[in-house]
Amino acid sequence: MGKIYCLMGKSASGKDTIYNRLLAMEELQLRRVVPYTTRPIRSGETEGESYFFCSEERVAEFEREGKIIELRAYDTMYGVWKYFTADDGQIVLAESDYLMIGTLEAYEQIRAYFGAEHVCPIYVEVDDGVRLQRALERERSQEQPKYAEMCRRFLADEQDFSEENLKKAEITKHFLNKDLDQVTQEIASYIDNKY
Ligand SMILES: Nc1ncnc2c1ncn2[C@@H]1O[C@H](COP(=O)(O)OP(=O)(O)OP(=O)(O)O)[C@@H](O)[C@H]1O
Ligand SMILES: Nc1nc2c(ncn2[C@@H]2O[C@H](COP(=O)(O)O)[C@@H](O)[C@H]2O)c(=O)[nH]1
Repeated sequence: MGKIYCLMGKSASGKDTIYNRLLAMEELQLRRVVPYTTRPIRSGETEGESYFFCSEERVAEFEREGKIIELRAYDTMYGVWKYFTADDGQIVLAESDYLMIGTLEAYEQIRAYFGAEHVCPIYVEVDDGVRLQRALERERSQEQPKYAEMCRRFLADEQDFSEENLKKAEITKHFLNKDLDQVTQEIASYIDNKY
């Protein structure tokens, strides 16, 4: 049976970047799990790549069908944005290993849904000052930078990824994203050894 590797970390810790690098490593044979969100698409994003962008009506439909594995709702500067993983046929553990990006909450719910033996956490961290700088540079490059939302996320992450919450989720291993090549290789070796 396959495993689901759940890549987690605070905002701008490098999850998307590392995720794409790991998926590109053919030897790992990882399949992506694309989550859904109701947040507006950002410039540079493509439908079905990082997310399936959907309406509130679509969320309600998934709910009626009992197909929501886990859902998070955040009261952002622009209203409530939902993020969720759906039982839409993407995950077949008998066939493959999977890589997904999540939060601590998502990881815990996915672990409860598929069983702890099938779900492996990969927690990425970066020094806060460096992370804020990377977040700001990324935001500046957007057509319409959302600085207030960036700050909200930075502060929310402090709570959501507190030492206490990491401990509660039994996450002890941290991968430091200082050098992208190095951290990607460390995670790839970790996955390759089938943790
Ligand atoms: N090791 C690194 N060195 C320099 N820049 C990096 C490194 N890792 C990631 N970055 C850059 O930092 C920014 C944030 O990375 P990325 O978007 O992958 O983070 P994320 O964790 O997916 O963020 P979010 O959760 O907010 O979407 C990007 O502009 C990315 O290119
Ligand atoms: N822990 C928190 N996670 C949040 C919050 N707002 C959004 N998110 C999560 O971040 C990722 C990436 O979001 P993106 O919009 O940058 O693609 C996603 O998984 C959300 O669940 C928050 O306030 N706290």
